[in-house]
Amino acid sequence: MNLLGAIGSPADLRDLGRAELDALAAEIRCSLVASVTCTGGHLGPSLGVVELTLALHRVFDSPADPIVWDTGHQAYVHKLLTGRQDGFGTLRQAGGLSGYPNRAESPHDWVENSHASTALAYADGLARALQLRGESEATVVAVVGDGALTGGMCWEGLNNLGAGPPRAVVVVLNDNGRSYAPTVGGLPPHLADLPAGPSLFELLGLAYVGPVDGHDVEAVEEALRKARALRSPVVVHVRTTKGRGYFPAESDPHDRLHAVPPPRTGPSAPGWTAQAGDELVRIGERRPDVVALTAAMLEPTGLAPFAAAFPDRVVDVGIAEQHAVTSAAGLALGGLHPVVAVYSTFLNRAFDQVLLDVGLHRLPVTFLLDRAGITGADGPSHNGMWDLSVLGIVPGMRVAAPRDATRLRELLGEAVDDDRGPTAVRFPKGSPCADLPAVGRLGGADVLVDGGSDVLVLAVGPLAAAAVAAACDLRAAGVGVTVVDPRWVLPVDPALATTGHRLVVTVEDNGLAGGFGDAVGRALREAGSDADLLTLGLRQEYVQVGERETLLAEHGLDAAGIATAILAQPKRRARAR
Ligand SMILES: Cc1ncc(C[n+]2csc(CCOP(=O)(O)OP(=O)(O)O)c2C)c(N)n1
Ligand SMILES: CC(=O)[C@@H](O)[C@H](O)COP(=O)(O)O
Ligand SMILES: [Mg+2]
Repeated sequence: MNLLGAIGSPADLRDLGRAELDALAAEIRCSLVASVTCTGGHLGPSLGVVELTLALHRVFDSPADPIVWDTGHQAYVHKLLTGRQDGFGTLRQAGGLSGYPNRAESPHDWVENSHASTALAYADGLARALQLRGESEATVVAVVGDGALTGGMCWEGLNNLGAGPPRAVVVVLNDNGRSYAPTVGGLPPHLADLPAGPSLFELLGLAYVGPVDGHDVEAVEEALRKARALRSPVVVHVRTTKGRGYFPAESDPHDRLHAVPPPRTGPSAPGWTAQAGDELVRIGERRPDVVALTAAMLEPTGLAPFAAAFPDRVVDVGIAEQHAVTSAAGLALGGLHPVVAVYSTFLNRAFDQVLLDVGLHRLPVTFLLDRAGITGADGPSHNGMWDLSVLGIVPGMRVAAPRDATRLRELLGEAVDDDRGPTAVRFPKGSPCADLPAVGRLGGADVLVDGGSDVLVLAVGPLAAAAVAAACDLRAAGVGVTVVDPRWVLPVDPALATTGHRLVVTVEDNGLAGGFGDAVGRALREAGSDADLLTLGLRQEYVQVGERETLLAEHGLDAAGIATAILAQPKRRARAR
């Protein structure tokens, strides 16, 4: 039976009976497993919301009733039911379907940002807009996970929804008890064993419906219809199982197949993350004052070995990066050296905490920034392309970018041993290239290729490999290029601004605005240098889905792009010496 193939839009769901809905749910699960195990993606989260999504699209009239998915990683069923079955095999590929809602794909999609805990704020604003526009018959629905609910923005949203004029907002709490790992904090016990009296949500002024078995489509529909009829903010508490209906997911001890990679083409070397986690254990052995913090991503950020070795010195704060950073500031005030392990893009959320809770106090906090640069398949909001710009304006902040595994271990140790103020070590997704040995030193930087005093290339982190390759190509073309790895990229080492080269080229997988290149330009001006400056980096745009290497090449950050950019530079008359 191909019930799913007959669903071209949510309207096709409305007349199905219970037996057909159960059969359709089974078909959807088979389709998800067959497709996502090939493309990669968030299989576990989407398997957990099959019945919930069917019920949502039967009870509400999307898009007239906006449905906002928090984080959006669990919206694959939503996509299958809103006209995107044909393209589903292109999920998370360049030019294909996004792994998150995407307004260019469908009017049923509203929020494209994959950062958690934003849905209630969006819903609050959307509901106010609909009300002010006189469209009060609509209902705004926000689907938020129990993990996302540990994020501060959700409580700001609940606080606002609980007050003010009644607005038709239905908050669907998808409670599967997990983020990657079991959700932490005081919230899960409250949700698990709701008091006979009012729930937290009712105390804040919202109505509460539930808890409901999230895999009983009729029960969920009944709860949603009851909530819709209230015409005021209400939380519908739905209990689901992450990975439901697929044994490898339901039984997965780590994260219920939260995100599965596309089939791997052969073994891969230990990645950046594993190398960083391994080195942190060595550091922890010699530094009992080192404590690690994660925002609900212990395993993805490589902290599991540290947690196993030092269970009392690792803290999971939930999806709460702002809390993580300022709690780390508290740990540092208390005489410890915290290491905050977070994906580069998620640190954006805690900028004020980095700048003023840590930086203003010159506290020795180390930020371990995984997924710096282009991540690729997760799309624009997941690329770590802003950390150099953001951290570069924090007085006293020092940022290191290792080019390979050996430098990662060295620089992480140097960062943790620096107690003068905050430090950060940034590295990309994937695996490091083979070690790139230095042939000399320049200030605190490593000289990788000594190609004379005409062109100097300053390459950030793993882009050093492309810079070295470009230098080799250019030497064959008769152009001498010296390649230097700054190691500590911010603040800029003054020795790099007074080398006397005619042309200084910076190469970074950060956005160009306010990045390393801009900092080098400032350093050259302050040093009175008359060198020409060529800054190569990611264009200041939202970089769409693609393979990391392809996207770097598209931004001119591969060997060919670097060489071409240097050859295109006008040759000034040789300066009279
Ligand atoms: C600000 C932010 N921090 C971290 C993440 C990484 N992340 C993506 S999904 C997820 C867990 C979400 O848990 P939950 O909201 O319960 O949804 P579920 O996967 O259980 O459906 C995390 C931590 C993120 N997307 N945004
Ligand atoms: C949705 C989300 O934010 C995470 O699950 C993210 O997709 C993980 O990215 P990696 O796969 O690079 O760990
Ligand atoms: Mg969850």
